[in-house]
Amino acid sequence: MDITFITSLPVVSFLGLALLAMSLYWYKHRNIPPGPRGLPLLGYAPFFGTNPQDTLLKLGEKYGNILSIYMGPQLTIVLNDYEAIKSAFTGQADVFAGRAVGFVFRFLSMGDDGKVHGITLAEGEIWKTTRRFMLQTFRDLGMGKSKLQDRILDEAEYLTNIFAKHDGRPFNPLMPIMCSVSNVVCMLCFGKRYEHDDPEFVQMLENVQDASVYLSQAGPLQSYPILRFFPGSIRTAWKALVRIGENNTAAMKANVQEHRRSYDPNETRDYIDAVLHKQREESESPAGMNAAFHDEELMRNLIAFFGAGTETTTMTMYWSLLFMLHHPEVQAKIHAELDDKIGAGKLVRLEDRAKLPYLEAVCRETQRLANVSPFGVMRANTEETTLMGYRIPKRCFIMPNFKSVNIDPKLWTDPLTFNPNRFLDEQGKVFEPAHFMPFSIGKRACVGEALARMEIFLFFANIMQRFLIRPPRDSDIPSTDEYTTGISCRPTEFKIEAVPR
Ligand code: HEM
Repeated sequence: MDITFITSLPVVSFLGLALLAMSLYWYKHRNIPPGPRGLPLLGYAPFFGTNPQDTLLKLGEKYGNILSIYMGPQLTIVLNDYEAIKSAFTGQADVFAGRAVGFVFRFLSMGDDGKVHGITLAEGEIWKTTRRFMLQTFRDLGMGKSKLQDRILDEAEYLTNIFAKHDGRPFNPLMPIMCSVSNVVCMLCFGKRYEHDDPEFVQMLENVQDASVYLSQAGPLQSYPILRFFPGSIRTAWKALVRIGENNTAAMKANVQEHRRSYDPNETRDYIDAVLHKQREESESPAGMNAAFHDEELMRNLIAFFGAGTETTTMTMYWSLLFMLHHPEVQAKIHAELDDKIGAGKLVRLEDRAKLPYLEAVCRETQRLANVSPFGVMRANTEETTLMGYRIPKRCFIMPNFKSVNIDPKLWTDPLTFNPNRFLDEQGKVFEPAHFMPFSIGKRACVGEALARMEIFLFFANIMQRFLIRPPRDSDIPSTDEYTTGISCRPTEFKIEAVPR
């Protein structure tokens, strides 16, 4: 046999394989959105930094309003402006209504039966039934209406009394706000409010905060679960998340059991009762119980409400006070409006909303500039499609960068300036442009929006009604450009002085 042929065989085979790999790569990536390649195996994830929303904004300058990156082996499409998000989430609402399920989220949503449960990651019929039921139940329990407001007002009063106890001395308002906000969700979901120093409650809230941090540290595990076996920070984050998951499940199980013991078919105290009614009703039907109402679903949904309802609304409130420290002129206008339209010493109620357009505008401007939920919950496209002229292969992770909308100079004049007037029309009435979307848009937009809006208004208005919020005289306050992003975007912690008015 010809010796040259034998020696060249491996070379030819290698070239053939390389050509095949390149063809496959080209075929898989044909006409997908442009983007940086990142590192082999790791993709672009190592370059995200502490605030990925800003990193992605910079990438947008080079690659445009829709780009692709790899997070580990996972192809991810970043929607980096209003047009891109709108085209996907409302233009092709069904296709983009899937959820991105990485390893860590799958683990945290796993029931005792080893299957994924809960609205956050659900798709298809279970998701549709759960969502419909949730929105209806929240409406029945008073979400978005005045029925729930007395409970929120009780919490607001409790919170402002804590502020008052500091007697104008500096304190960090984060934990008191978190306890009060969380109590609203707890009352709605399991009919229970906790004292702010209740050790069980404190532990649950620590879990919420830790989860936000650990989830971002555990990011690489989403793509490479094997990393949890290697010593280091990723393993530490994993262990913490396992513990948090167990604690959450145990707490929710106890709540459901307690409701079963005190169950009254003629009373709907909260979300758990509403599901127990449904379970009873459906177990008597010939078709049997819809899977959307099984205990495992209930448990995961309670955990989702507790986490999502606590962290995001708390952070919005915390940011609102930081903005007040930086903008005394805005606070003076709020106080003038309250004094003129409500009068000293009175609780501010939902019915007062129309009389307080400036305060309402401040709530919206806070949400716009705080970007509390910069990516929401990542979506997935359930089938291959074309978006903005690019091919999007089936089941990509879809990452909307809401900050790209919130500070787009094409949409907002002078977008980095805190200016509540942008939410007022010529008659001085509150005006929300379609591109204001702190709760996202489309079929999977936040189910807690009505509740969150109620809370933000009532808590903020009643804090402003009772206090002047000012920076402590002996310490600096952080700039609004100092923040870190986990599940939510948190400002650097700060203290305030709450001076009674
Ligand atoms: C200021 C407060 C809040 C903000 C900024 C916020 C924001 C968001 C965003 C951006 C999403 C992702 C939507 C999407 O995929 O397009 C979401 C989903 C969700 N939120 Fe909220 N949220 C807030 C409060 C709440 C509250 C109070 C609750 C419940 C009590 C809640 C429960 C949920 C749930 C269950 C989902 C998943 C919905 C689904 O997958 O169908 N959120 N939220």
